[in-house]
Parts: sequence; structure tokens; C-alpha cells
Amino acid sequence: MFPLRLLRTARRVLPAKSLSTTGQLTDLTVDNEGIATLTLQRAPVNSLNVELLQELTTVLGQVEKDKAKGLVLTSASPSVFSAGLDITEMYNPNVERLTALWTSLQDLWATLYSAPYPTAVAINGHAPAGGCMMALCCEYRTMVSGRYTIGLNETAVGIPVPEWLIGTMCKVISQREAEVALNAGLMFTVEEALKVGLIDETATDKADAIEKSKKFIKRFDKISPIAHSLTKQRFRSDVLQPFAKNREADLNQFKYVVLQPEVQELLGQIIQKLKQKKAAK
Ligand SMILES: CCCCC/C=C\CCC/C=C/CC(=O)SCCNC(=O)CCNC(=O)[C@H](O)C(C)(C)COP(=O)(O)OP(=O)(O)OC[C@H]1O[C@@H](n2cnc3c(N)ncnc32)[C@H](O)[C@@H]1OP(=O)(O)O
Repeated sequence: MFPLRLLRTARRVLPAKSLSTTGQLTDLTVDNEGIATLTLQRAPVNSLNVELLQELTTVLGQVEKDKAKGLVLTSASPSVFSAGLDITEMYNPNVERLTALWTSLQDLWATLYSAPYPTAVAINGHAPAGGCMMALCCEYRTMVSGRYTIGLNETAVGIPVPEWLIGTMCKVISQREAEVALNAGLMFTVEEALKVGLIDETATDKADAIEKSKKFIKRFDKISPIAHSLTKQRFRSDVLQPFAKNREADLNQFKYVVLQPEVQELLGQIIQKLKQKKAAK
């Protein structure tokens, strides 16, 4: 049996105003064709803290409930899509908050990766780690050209990449390219990302990236929502199903790793480096 949420029977085209909301950390608008645009707006770099992760998952639930035609994800920052998990949440953490951080990240990944509606991302800046994770969950990736980087650099910040994220990456680029990049925490330039297939196309600016993302969503105008959502599910179920069984173990492993003294030391050094970089600007 398929989970009920995948049986998406119809798309509704509602007037823009009826679906649009602005949360504190995100903004959701829906255009006249029923395409939702969800904008991350946690200044300065959309780092993912508990509140942003939870708000994103709630808004995605609303997009599904309101039967939007599809979703475009983007950011309000001029140069960063998302800096990934908020490093300060992992440094000298309160264990309850660390648990909430990881559980909320798991919820966001599962919700976005299994979204029954078409999804595209307009990556308008840097997208390390959790930023790259959100982009990988979408069905189509457009990235603004420039001196930006994208990739899963978790090992560089002392965090082993979980199996569900390796699986997500290997659905997009070859296993060989993924293994080389993830083992060493390598980041890709926009040109390199295009070459390996990590992004589908480049854009001149954010507006162009959003337009290209919407063009992708419109490909589904003549496709049955059930046919789309079940086919998507079948492509992704080999990553989603083991994840659902192993959530607890995944959480425990994350907390164990993050609380190791050497990982704490590394996170402290990264925070220091970011501060020094800011001071040198
Ligand atoms: C079973 C085991 C489980 C293991 C789980 C592994 C993976 C799961 C998948 C998801 C999880 C991922 C883990 C992470 O996401 S770790 C986060 C990794 N992120 C980074 O390494 C990015 C660090 N940041 C940067 O490289 C740069 O900031 C930038 C994004 C390239 C933007 O550069 P720039 O525009 O020049 O801005 P600044 O560097 O000056 O930063 C401005 C401001 O923002 C603060 N900041 C930056 N990044 C973060 C961050 N990730 N968290 C918190 N804060 C961040 C920076 O300190 C500045 O702050 P101030 O203005 O206060 O100085």
C-alpha cells in the first residue's frame, strides 16, 4: 500500500492571495498559475536552526494541503542560498535542543524529498551542507552563475554523512563522483556542479533562476498528479524506506558524533574562522 499522501488527485489553482503567507523566517507566495515560491529569509545566511527547520516543514505541509501546482524554493539573501545547519546549535549544545535540531532536519528532508507535488530550486548563492541537501531534495536545480559553491562538506566540519543523504546524492550524480566528493567534503563551483549533473542548468540571476524553475513545474501541466507523485515515489522509495526504519539510530549517531570532543573542537575552530573572516572584511 502507498501512503495516502502520495495519492494526489488534483491541482487547484487558487488566487495568489489566498495561499500566500509570511512567517518570521520564510515567505510563501503563490502566483496566478498556482505555483508556490518559498523563500528562506533568516538573515544573514539562512543557517538552519530549529525554528527555521520547523517553519519550513510546516509551510511545505501547507503547500501540499492547498494543492499548489508545484513549489520553487529560493532565498532572500543576495549571495547565500543556505549556509546549512546553524553551527552554533551544535557547538556546546544543550542536548534537548540538539535532539530537536536533528529531528527537525530529518522531518524537513523526509517532507521535501517525498513531496507529492513537483519541486524545483532556484539556488541564488552558496549552498553548502544542509543548503545542498535541500537543493538535492528538489526535482530540478537551477543555480545562478557566479563565484558560488555547492556541495556536501559535512566531513570537513567533522560530521559523517548519513546513509539517507548519500542515497539522495547518488540519485543525482554518479556514485563515483559522490564518493570522491563526500569522503573529502569537496565543494563544487557552479561550472563543476553543472558538469557532474549536480545542477540542471545555470541562470543569469535570481529572477532567471525562478523563471526556469517555474518552466520546469509547468512541464507537469498535462501530467496526471497521481502518475507524477507515484512515479516520483517509486524512484525515491529505496532511500525513504530505510530512513523511516532507522530514524532513531540516525539521531543517536548524530548526537554521539557531535558531542565528541574532537568534533566540538573543530566546530569551535570553524566558528572562530567565520568570525575572523568577518572581521577581515
Ligand atoms: C549519523 C551522523 C549524521 C551526520 C549528519 C550529516 C549530514 C546531514 C545533512 C545535513 C547536515 C549538515 C551539517 C551542516 O549543515 S554543518 C554546516 C556546514 N556549513 C558550512 O560549513 C558553511 C559555513 N559558512 C560559510 O562557508 C560562509 O558563511 C558562506 C555560507 C559561504 C557565506 O559566506 P559570506 O557571505 O562571506 O558570509 P560570512 O561567512 O561572513 O557569514 C556571515 C555570518 O553568518 C555566520 N554563519 C555562516 N555560516 C553559518 C552557519 N552554518 N551557522 C551559523 N552561522 C553561520 C557567520 O559566522 C557570520 O556571522 P556574524 O555576522 O555574526 O559574524
